[in-house]
Amino acid sequence: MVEWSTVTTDQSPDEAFVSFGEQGAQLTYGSYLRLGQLLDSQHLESDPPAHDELLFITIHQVYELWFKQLLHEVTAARDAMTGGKVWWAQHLLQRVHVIERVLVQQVDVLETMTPQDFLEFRQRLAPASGFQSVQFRELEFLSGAKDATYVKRFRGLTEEEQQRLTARLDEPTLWDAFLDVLRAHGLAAGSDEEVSASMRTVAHDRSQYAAVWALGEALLQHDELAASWRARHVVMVERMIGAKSGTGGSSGSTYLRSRLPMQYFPLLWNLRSEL
Ligand code: HEM
Ligand SMILES: N[C@@H](CC(=O)c1ccccc1NC=O)C(=O)O
Repeated sequence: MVEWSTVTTDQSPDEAFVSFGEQGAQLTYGSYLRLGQLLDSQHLESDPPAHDELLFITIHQVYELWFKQLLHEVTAARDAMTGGKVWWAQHLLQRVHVIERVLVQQVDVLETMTPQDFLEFRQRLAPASGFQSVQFRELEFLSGAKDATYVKRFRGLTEEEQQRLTARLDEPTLWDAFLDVLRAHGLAAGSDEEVSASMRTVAHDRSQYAAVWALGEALLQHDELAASWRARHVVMVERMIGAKSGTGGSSGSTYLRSRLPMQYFPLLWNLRSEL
C-alpha cells in the first residue's frame, strides 16, 4: 500500500496545499463570495424564534438571487435579438428555462412546512408580501407584461426601486426585440395582424426560417414556465392559508387566480389556433 510519506515531493502535502492559489491578493472562498454578508442576512421576526422561519427567509432569498440572474440573462437575450445575434439569444433563453424549472421545483421545499408551523410567524410578516418583489415585477415588465398600475400600488418602495421599475416600463421588452428579429428576416411586424401573418409564414416554412421559429418557441417556453410558477405558487398558497386574505392586503388566492391567464406573448399562443 502506498502511504502519503512515500509520495516523492520536495514539499509536504500540507505545504503544497497552503501555497496553492495564494499569490497576490489574499482572495479566499469566503471573501470572494462575501459569505460574511450573505450568511448574516437571515434575521427572524418571530420571538421566540419559530423553527420554520429560517427556511421561509432562505427560500425567498434564493428566489431573489435567481431573479437577479434571470434579469441578467433576459436583458442580454433581448439585446442580442435586437443586435442580430439570434444564436446567442437562443443560448441564453435555454439557460433561462433551466433556471425557471428550478424556481418551480423549489416550491417543493417550502411545502415541507405545515400551515400550523407557518402560522407561528405569519402574523409578524404583514404588511410585507411577495407582491412587493421588485425583481419579480421587473421580470414581468421586461418579458412584455407591462402594467404601470403596479408601480403605484407598491407601498414602501425605495427611490432606487421606484426608478428601476419605471426604467423597465420605458425600455424595450423581449417581445419588442422579437419583432426586430422578424423585420431583420424581411417579415412585416407593424400591426398584430402583420405579426400573426408573418408567424404563419415562419411556421409553414421552417427550413427557411429555422432560427426565427426556434426563437419563438424559446419565448413561448419562457411564457409557459412563468405560468407554471404562478400555478404552483397559488396552489401552495391555498395549502398554506386556504381562502384567507394576504398579508399584502389582497384577497389572497382569489387575486392570485386572477393572474393565472396572463400571457407574455399572446400572438405566439394564438398562432396555434391558426395552424
Ligand atoms: C407560505 C408560502 C407563501 C404564501 C402563503 C404566499 C402567499 C401569497 C399571497 C397571499 C399573495 C398575494 C398578495 C398578498 O399577500 O396579499 C402572494 C403574492 C406573491 N408571492 Fe407569495 N406566498 C408564499 C411564498 C412565496 C414565495 C416562496 C415566493 C417567491 C419569491 C413568493 C412570491 C410572490 C410574488 C412574486 C407575489 C406577487 C404575485 C403577483 O402579483 O402576481 N411567494 N403570495
Ligand atoms: N403573503 C403571504 C406571506 C408571504 O408569503 C410573504 C411574506 C413576506 C415576504 C414574502 C412572502 N412571500 C410571498 O408572498 C401570506 O399572506 O401569508
